[in-house]
Amino acid sequence: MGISYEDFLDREYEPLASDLRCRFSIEPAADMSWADAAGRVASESSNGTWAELDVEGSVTDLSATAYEIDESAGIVEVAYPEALFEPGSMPQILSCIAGNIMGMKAVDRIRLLDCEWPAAVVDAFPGPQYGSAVKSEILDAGDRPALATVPKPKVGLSSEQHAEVGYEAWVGGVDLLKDDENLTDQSFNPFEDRLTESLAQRDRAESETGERKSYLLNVTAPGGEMLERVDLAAEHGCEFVMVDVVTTGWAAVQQVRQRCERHGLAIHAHRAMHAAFDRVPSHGVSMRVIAQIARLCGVDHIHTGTADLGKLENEDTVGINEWLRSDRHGLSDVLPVASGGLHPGLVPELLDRLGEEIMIQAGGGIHGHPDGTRAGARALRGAVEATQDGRPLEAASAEYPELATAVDKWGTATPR
Ligand SMILES: O=C(COP(=O)(O)O)[C@H](O)[C@H](O)COP(=O)(O)O
Ligand SMILES: [Mg+2]
Repeated sequence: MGISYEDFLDREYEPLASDLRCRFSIEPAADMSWADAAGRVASESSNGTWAELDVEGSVTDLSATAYEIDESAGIVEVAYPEALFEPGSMPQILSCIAGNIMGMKAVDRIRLLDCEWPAAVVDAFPGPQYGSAVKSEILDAGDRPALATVPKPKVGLSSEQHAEVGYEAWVGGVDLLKDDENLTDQSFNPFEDRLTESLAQRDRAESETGERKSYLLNVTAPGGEMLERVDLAAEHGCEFVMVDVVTTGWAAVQQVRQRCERHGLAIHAHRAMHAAFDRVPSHGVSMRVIAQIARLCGVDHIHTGTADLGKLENEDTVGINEWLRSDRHGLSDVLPVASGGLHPGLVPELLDRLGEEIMIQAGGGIHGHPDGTRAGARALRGAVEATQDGRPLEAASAEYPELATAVDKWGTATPR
């Protein structure tokens, strides 16, 4: 029997519940019909090639099927048989559904917009250990958003300075100190020194405030080194590690997730470099899919943007956050993190757009406060408390003078 591109197209096909379904937007190349382009996408991402092949037996059972083509919307939907995938291997899945097809000449542009993950695929992944439960199981954030800060300048502070900034922020009212994405183990701020100094300041802040405080330690590193850093974090009494999940790669994230389970550590996912895949709207892999991958691999928090209130481009923060909370074959949810250019004046609108089941992370919006980090943290906490009490920020200025100062300085501006 011969198989060629046309065999990967069947508009009558009814996807099975066990199929992984992918929604692509495509722009066929000038010399390609929609059907030709769609067949090529399904073929190259499953088991076809450019040449017609003679095959025997059940090989075609593993072929994907392009079953939906909506030319006016520019959408193609492809169903992949579950047996095409190695259970629990995110790199293998991505080499199919977001692999060679991203560079095929048959399409000028192609973007993986969304996936419908079947139970059989999901069940082979661990998902998050805690998800949004970190707010009450690890922190004292309860019904309010968890609050985090990242010291600024993002690199350059010594370990001692970094920990001191953490102490000021914790005492001012944030729950979490977070390393920045490009702070790992540099000579000016060595990993282990930062770990021990920061945890000592965390303990001090906890005993002074009576609140649980925690530290998001960036363990990002090449393979084995990263696992050693996870072990060290656990030995020293961390509750979380942070991983730059895109630059690190999903295989490493899966390894970290396994190791973190051994230690009961939660994972904070920073998404630095995601925009290389998702910023150009017509091409790449959407942030929605990146967030789905992260949930399957088992991160507990992930940055999903600020619903356009912050300094960075965002793709549908509201829809992505809804997906992260939605029931997906029993996976735990993920706590979405709003970050990037946030400050106290933006809190009412942020909570209005995203709700309260989030983490708010502010760097410059805390440390840039005219009266320093502690005042900046008080202002952020005050903005959250006032908003949750239903009071406009101006009405809370007597109770939170630091908030009034922050609002005087930044108002409700979106920074650039
Ligand atoms: O350091 C920051 C924010 O600092 P600041 O509060 O000073 O802007 C984070 O790396 C960004 O949130 C990344 O963006 P995103 O969260 O969109 O991935
Ligand atoms: Mg950062």
